[in-house]
Amino acid sequence: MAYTLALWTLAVLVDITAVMYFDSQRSMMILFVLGVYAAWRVVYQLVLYPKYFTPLKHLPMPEGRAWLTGNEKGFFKERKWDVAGRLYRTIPNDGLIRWYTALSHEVLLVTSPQGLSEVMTQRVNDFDQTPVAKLQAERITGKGIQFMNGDEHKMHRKYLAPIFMPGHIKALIPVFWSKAVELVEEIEKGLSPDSRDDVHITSWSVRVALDIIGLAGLGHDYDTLRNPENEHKDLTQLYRLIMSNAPPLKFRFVGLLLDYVDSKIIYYLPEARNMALGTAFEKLRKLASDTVDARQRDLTYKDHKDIISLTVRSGVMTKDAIISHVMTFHAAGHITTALSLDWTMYELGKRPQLQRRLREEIRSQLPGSKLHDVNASDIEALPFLRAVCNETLRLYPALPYTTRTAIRDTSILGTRVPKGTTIAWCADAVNRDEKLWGEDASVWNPERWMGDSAREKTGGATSNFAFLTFAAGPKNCIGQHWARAELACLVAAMIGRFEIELANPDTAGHIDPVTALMSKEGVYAKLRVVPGW
Ligand code: HEM
Repeated sequence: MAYTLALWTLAVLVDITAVMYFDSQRSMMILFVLGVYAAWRVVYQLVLYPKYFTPLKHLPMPEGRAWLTGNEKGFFKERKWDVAGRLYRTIPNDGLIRWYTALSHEVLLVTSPQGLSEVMTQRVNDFDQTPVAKLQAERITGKGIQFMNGDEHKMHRKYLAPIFMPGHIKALIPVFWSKAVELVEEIEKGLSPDSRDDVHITSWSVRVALDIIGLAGLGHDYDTLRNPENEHKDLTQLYRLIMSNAPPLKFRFVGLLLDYVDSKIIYYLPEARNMALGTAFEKLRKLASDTVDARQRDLTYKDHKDIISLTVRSGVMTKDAIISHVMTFHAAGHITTALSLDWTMYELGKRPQLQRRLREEIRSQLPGSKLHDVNASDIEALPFLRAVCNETLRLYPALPYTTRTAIRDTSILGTRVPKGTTIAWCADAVNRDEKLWGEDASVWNPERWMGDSAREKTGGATSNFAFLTFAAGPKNCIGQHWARAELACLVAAMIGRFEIELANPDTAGHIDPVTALMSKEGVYAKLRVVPGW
């Protein structure tokens, strides 16, 4: 990237010098040479490299690559994970597929468990976030842990680890549960007696997940469930702005040029949504900074086990690094879980019988008198609840497609992968692979997680790399046990209290064309309180 940028800068400088210092004939000559160079670069990138020069030439690839749109069906017509999923299912391969995105950008799709294991564990340090992913996420979180590598990454993970230990997650269950109870009580307040009003589940999911990350993760109750209009309403609105509305077409075209120019240029493009996002990120940073200040002023913070206390106590982190951790936990820890709650309500909202079965299990284990007093063993004793949550996490991975850039020459499955190669894996495709999950892999079926203890753990999948919702290896989701426990509490409270009927069954499943697996209009449901709990 830097090399390409340097070349272009040099070309422009030579160009200006030519016009300023040489007579017109020589200037024309220099301009002509530069024009030829630019044309050569374009022809090389779009035509010659993929056909003749790529070192990945021997790998299988789909038929019919177009120079401008690669193997996609037109510019921005398909989501990346849909293309990757299509190739995953249709191109015979031994673990690697080569394909081309718009402007013939080469991507190496890793498909086999062995290949995934190499990329996510054995050679994890040979790969880093891509410039585009950095551009999208670094703006939201600052330089959070997900952008760190090697020893730096290990050290930050070590300092954050105590909050994600099983013992601490167990201790957090009553906190998750208190917010789950608050959620159902607040929703119930808005239902008129005997009516079956449509409730926008998504806006509740986002708020409850944000409150939980604040209370359990940062030691600060944002209280957006009870007071959606309070001073923290900015937080939910800002994340909605970030997560919704795919960038307009012109902006996405500029994104395609990131192979040729420094990606940070995007920050400064005078485009309305881009400017709004820029302001949103500044506000998020300010809010995170205020949260850190407030926590540091609280003299009791030294006794707490929350992200701010842990990072401050480490004594080695700058305030900037702590703010980035806070922003990372805001972003990584609430939208993902909120989406999982949405999709669980979506699937259960279509299946009254399964809902009844789940409600019976919940009510038998958590009788009404215990509504305000639930602990980890209560939640652990609900196998069908666990199966329902696992199945949603499998079929709806919040981050369905992941890319990385090779930061040094390396190899995958014995194939040489040069520095700078973009590699990808598709959790959405792997999690639905019939070879790994059986013929009903694309069906939401919690039953696959029921039975003996092996099935409860694996869902019957035949590989450790069959379930990629939380990725794998040293850079997997540090919050996965937290997310599972939180989701279980929220689903238990919702289904325990309400009968849920999907209000927008034909459209709730339409996905927003952004990076997360998110319903475009959100999930709406008709809710009825089921008496007796
Ligand atoms: C259903 C909910 C969640 C899903 C599906 C999810 C998914 C993921 C995935 C796939 C990654 C790896 C990203 C990559 O390799 O590029 C990741 C990383 C991460 N997640 Fe989660 N996540 C969830 C919930 C949470 C929660 C609740 C927290 C915190 C409380 C959290 C914190 C993080 C952090 C800090 C990282 C970066 C880890 C590192 O680089 O070492 N996540 N998550």
